[in-house]
Amino acid sequence: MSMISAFYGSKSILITGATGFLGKVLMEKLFRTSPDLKVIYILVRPKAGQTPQQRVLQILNSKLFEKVKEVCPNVHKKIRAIYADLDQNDLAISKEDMQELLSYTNIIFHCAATVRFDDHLRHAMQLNVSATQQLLLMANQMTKLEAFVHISTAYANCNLKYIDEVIYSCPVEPKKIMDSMEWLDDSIIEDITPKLIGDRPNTYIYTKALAEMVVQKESGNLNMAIIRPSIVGATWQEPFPGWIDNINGPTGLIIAAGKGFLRALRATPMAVADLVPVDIVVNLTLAVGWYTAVQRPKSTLIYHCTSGNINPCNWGKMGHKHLMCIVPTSYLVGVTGPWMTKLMNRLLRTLSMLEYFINRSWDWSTYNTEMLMFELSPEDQKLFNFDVRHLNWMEYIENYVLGIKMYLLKEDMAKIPEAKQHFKKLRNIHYLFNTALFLIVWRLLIARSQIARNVWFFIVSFCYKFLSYFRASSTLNA
Ligand SMILES: CCCCCCCCCCCCCCCCCC(=O)SCCNC(=O)CCNC(=O)[C@H](O)C(C)(C)COP(=O)(O)OP(=O)(O)OC[C@H]1O[C@@H](n2cnc3c(N)ncnc32)[C@H](O)[C@@H]1OP(=O)(O)O
Ligand SMILES: NC(=O)C1=CN([C@@H]2O[C@H](COP(=O)(O)OP(=O)(O)OC[C@H]3O[C@@H](n4cnc5c(N)ncnc54)[C@H](OP(=O)(O)O)[C@@H]3O)[C@@H](O)[C@H]2O)C=CC1
Repeated sequence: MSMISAFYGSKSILITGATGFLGKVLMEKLFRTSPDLKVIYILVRPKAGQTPQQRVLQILNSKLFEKVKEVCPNVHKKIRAIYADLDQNDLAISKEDMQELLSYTNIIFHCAATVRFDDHLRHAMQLNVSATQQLLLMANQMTKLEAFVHISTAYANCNLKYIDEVIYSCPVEPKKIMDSMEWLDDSIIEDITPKLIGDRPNTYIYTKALAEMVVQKESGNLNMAIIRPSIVGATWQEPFPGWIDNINGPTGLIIAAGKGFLRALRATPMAVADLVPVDIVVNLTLAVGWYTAVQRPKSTLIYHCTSGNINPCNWGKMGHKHLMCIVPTSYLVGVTGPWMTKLMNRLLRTLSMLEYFINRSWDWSTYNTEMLMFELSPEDQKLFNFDVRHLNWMEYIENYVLGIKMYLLKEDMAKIPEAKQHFKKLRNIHYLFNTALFLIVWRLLIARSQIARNVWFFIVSFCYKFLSYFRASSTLNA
């Protein structure tokens, strides 16, 4: 019997950000591996005209939850959507709901955040820092709480080259910044933002670093843990390969490349593309929740969830031909005029924001993550696998691209062979054109320049000598 599954089996679990990319996969895995858990409370706001309950129903009816319904047919009764808005100082939770949360919650997974790189500092502070502080305040009043797992990002300290599993301080205390947000107006905040974020690239990264400082300061006697994933991508294996439903991180660029909008990228090909599949992040998160509650480490442990130091993939490999050939170009047929301009501007803006991450490499230590791997029973090592050593990147990326097409763009998979054929044809034309162009330019150069002629004769005589030597040595061997 899996110790981790059994642990969650009797628990009341609170998840923030459960309607997001990571949160959904976390809920799915919890229900699939611990179908007899008591309840999952999720803090949800209404969105796009849907009530929190309607949003939950939509998630449960999605492809992602198909397997869950087989093992946990009453899953809808085990999710309790609690109206909340993390943009409000008190999180806008009703008194009754708050009472229920304070009385019954056993484990908290705090995933909610604004992940936009260009968010206004005021909003990023509210959601990523103040809401985290508010949640910690709540957690400190929860009588049955066993563990609080906070999701941060491996890039919180990307101003450093080597990053350890410790909390690094920012020059200005989070409390001072939170206080100043109350009286500074938006334009002054915009003016001081570059000074405050210093050598971090954007408000998202900066506020995630501040949130860690808040966790360190305000966790009191809680059993606390922080997980720092790098770039979270589509599922590797569970519940099925390639599942993805948002355009963050590399996904938007993969689509742009597949559609033919993105032909070149200013990236360092050898820089490490530190991607981690979302199911790996979720498995580590659940293992950390279990370990933190059961072993109660004396201090807050930080776990890096990265791939670069054990199974590196680089951006050169990532941009391999798979990306270009699988997603057909039909998606944007009919896109013309201002729509296209808007799209291209957005793409350029996105590229400028992501460039920072594709031209650098970082070195994250993973001592705690490795330690945890050894603490798991052999059964849990399989069921909650977070070892990326066996991940085959080419296979993963191919499934990722297919997943984008299937689950995100909801395109017709039957057209793939046709699209591949079309891509092959285009590629051959491209090679043919380049070869012809090279020959013409070279011919012109030889006709006009003595140096080019000398180089040409040197190459020809070198090849001739090489072939003669090769032929002679193979005759001798025979
Ligand atoms: C050759 C190929 C090779 C590939 C190589 C790829 C290399 C990639 C490198 C990636 C590096 C990433 C590094 C990340 C490191 C930090 C780690 C984290 O924690 S990261 C944490 C993760 N954080 C990030 O990755 C954040 C990065 N992204 C951002 O910050 C912003 O998107 C932005 C500032 C880049 C653009 O902003 P802006 O120009 O305002 O554009 P909007 O955002 O508003 O959206 C545009 C349109 O898309 C629509 N839409 C949106 N969502 C969805 C959806 N789910 N479904 C469907 N559609 C969706 C939306 O409705 C809108 O359409 P419309 O309504 O106008 O019609
Ligand atoms: N994706 C990645 O590559 C990485 C992510 N992370 C971290 O993982 C965590 C989850 O990220 P991810 O799932 O990708 O992000 P998503 O943007 O997909 O999800 C964010 C979640 O936060 C919720 N949220 C945002 N604003 C509010 C609000 N005002 N009130 C209530 N809920 C709100 C969203 O709810 P709603 O649906 O209502 O908008 C959503 O459920 C974040 O903490 C992020 O920093 C770390 C490293 C990499």
